[in-house]
Amino acid sequence: MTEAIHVTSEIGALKRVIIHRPDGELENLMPDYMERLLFDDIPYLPAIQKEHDVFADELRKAGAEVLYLRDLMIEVLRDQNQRTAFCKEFLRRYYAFEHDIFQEVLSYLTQQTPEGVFKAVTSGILKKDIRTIKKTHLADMLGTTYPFYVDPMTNLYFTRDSQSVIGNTVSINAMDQRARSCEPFLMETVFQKHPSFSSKVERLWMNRDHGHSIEGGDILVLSAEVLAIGVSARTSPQGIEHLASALFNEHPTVKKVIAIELPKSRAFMHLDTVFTMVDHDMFTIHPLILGPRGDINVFVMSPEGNGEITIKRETDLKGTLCKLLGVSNIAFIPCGGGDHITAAREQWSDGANTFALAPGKVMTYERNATTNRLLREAGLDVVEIPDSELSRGRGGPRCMTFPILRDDVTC
Ligand SMILES: NC(=[NH2+])NCCC[C@H](N)C(=O)O
Repeated sequence: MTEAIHVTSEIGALKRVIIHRPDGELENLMPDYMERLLFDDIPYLPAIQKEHDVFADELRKAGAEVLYLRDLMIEVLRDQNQRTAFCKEFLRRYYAFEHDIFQEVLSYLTQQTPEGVFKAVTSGILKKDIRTIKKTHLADMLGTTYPFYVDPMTNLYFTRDSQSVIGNTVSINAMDQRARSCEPFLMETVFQKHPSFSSKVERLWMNRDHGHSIEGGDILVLSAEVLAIGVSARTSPQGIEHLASALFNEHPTVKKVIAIELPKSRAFMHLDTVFTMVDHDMFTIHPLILGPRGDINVFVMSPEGNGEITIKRETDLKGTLCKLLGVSNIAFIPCGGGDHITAAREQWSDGANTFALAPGKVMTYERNATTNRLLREAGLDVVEIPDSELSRGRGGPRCMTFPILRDDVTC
């Protein structure tokens, strides 16, 4: 690997991407905890894995090197000292156990192989897995039925959200939901400890420390100089301002951050569920995020030069994008076309969550027939993937990809 990470657009030809093949974590989903684990249904594991393999093959066919989070983590965990340190820090950061339970869970974890540690922290550790723990605490005596000491990371196949590559730097994101809070620690470990990355990443931004959420599904790298970030159900205005000011002060290639205000709902949980870039001058959009006159609140943030930020409110998203991206016109392709039922149905299964493999070449879910037809009519090359099970987690091709290397775009 020469250049390990570099992303200056949403659309530059994809060269390297990190994904996660859904696995045992989904076998620990059960109806009682589905909502808490952010699922609407339980995918059938062999089928979702098959679909995910098709997705991975299409990424390779498009010329990308596909890295699996599991492999990268296991390579780090092969070193005994790293493994012990990882297990301790994982439990310390994310689980408020009583001292004796902490010790027992830690000893269970550290007895595992590298593969076993990855499996345990991602699929979860069941109370029944650790028989040595005596029931001496009030919570145990009350017979709580919650089955886990360590929760399954059911959303791990959405590798987009827990971190983002911006230029040659990485933002380790702060997740809004408890069910996803541990995910950034895995990528943080990879970037800090894996030999392919540890000395090659210019800067890691640790967003967890200031307590305001920001998630990768909301961060769109529109160009080397311009980011769009959704103010959404998952990403807070404070999180956006914090990242913008860190970038302006210490990564000055970024000149503008535009915050786009979204309705706070589960269907629109991230900006990329309603708005994605598919070419230099083309975006997929869910029409419902725009008001009757096509208006939406957009806040343009720029550095003042003295460490301060100026924020200007606009309501014309197209006009603002044309100005900032230096193009004369921008086309918005409406998810589901003009019909409001089709739009809502296709958006629910990620019709607007398009993933660009290269300028004008995108990957989508096959079920979103109307949106796919409109994308083709607009001249795009559309690669469709099967999604009967993948879409049950409420995320599409963009959510399932964490691009770390893309060619720069030249217009
Ligand atoms: N970038 C995205 N839109 N990710 C979608 C993640 C879906 C996941 N079930 C969650 O609720 O967090």
